[in-house]
Amino acid sequence: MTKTEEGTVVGLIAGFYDVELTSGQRVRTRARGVFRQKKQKPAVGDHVEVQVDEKGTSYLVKILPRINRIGRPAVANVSHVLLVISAVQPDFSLQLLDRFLTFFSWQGVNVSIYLSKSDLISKEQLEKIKTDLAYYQKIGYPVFYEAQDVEKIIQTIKKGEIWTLAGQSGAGKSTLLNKLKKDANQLTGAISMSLNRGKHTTRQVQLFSLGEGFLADTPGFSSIDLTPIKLNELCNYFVEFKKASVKCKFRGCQHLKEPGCEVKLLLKEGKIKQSRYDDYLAMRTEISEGRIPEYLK
Ligand SMILES: Nc1nc2c(ncn2[C@@H]2O[C@H](COP(=O)(O)OP(=O)(O)OP(=O)(O)O)[C@@H](O)[C@H]2O)c(=O)[nH]1
Ligand SMILES: [Zn+2]
Repeated sequence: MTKTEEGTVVGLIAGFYDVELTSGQRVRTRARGVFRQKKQKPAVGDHVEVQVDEKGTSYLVKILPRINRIGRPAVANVSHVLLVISAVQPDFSLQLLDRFLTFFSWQGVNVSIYLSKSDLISKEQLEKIKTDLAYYQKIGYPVFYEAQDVEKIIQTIKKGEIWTLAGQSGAGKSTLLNKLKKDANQLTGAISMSLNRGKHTTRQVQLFSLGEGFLADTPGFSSIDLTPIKLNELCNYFVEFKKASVKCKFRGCQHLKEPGCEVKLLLKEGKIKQSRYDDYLAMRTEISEGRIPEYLK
């Protein structure tokens, strides 16, 4: 007798898919040929159905609907990004932060911010950055600071959530990943690399259990492309603009020179951060010119 169970793909290896079943058990499955005909390829993070036959062999038989499939290497159903922003080396940059936040807002993914390398700056510099980040906390982005907060990060990962790391090259993603992994209740041992030698090495990604959910063990984003965003939709991805916009006089207000604009009013009152508004304008220009700033590549 065969039985069907649901689970999450946590790793791909030489044609096999490692699946963590809802029971918590992990099985190594083969995909049924039907996927190849349909040109469907399960990705890490996919919610799937697994059938176990009477001999105990597991088959991946169905991919359940995906929320998204993002990053390189690709992870499906990403619900949260842990965005690593460095205090220095590379320099702290609100411009960069805003672009990352806008990108993930567009992708429909929640973001938490992690500040790295604060040990390399002065107390005064750190206070300045903390003041900036307090604004982001206020508009809804959780902010974490270095070592003492690793445990707190883990506690915020809720049941079944799939998290991935993002941030500029050199920001400290791998360093944070190692810290998190040390604290993780790692269930599986490393899968033999000898199985994994292909014609050319493709970047692999695996999910490991962290908190009540999963974290991708390979940082997924170091560069982002905002140019596919529609110009008149950009304002929707600035969360506090979006919230204020219900009070703008005109529907679809772009918060430029329209009369009765709530965003401009809050900006004038200092309740919306000037640098956010400036970045909004700069990004409008970048999108309309189809230009990707050098530091985002
Ligand atoms: N002092 C200090 N150094 C750090 C911290 N985080 C990262 N570093 C150092 O910064 C450098 C870059 O860190 P990585 O973790 O490799 O950065 P990454 O984001 O994974 O970089 P890419 O692989 O290029 O995307 C390394 O030399 C780290 O040791 C930190 O919190 N404090
Ligand atoms: Zn407006």
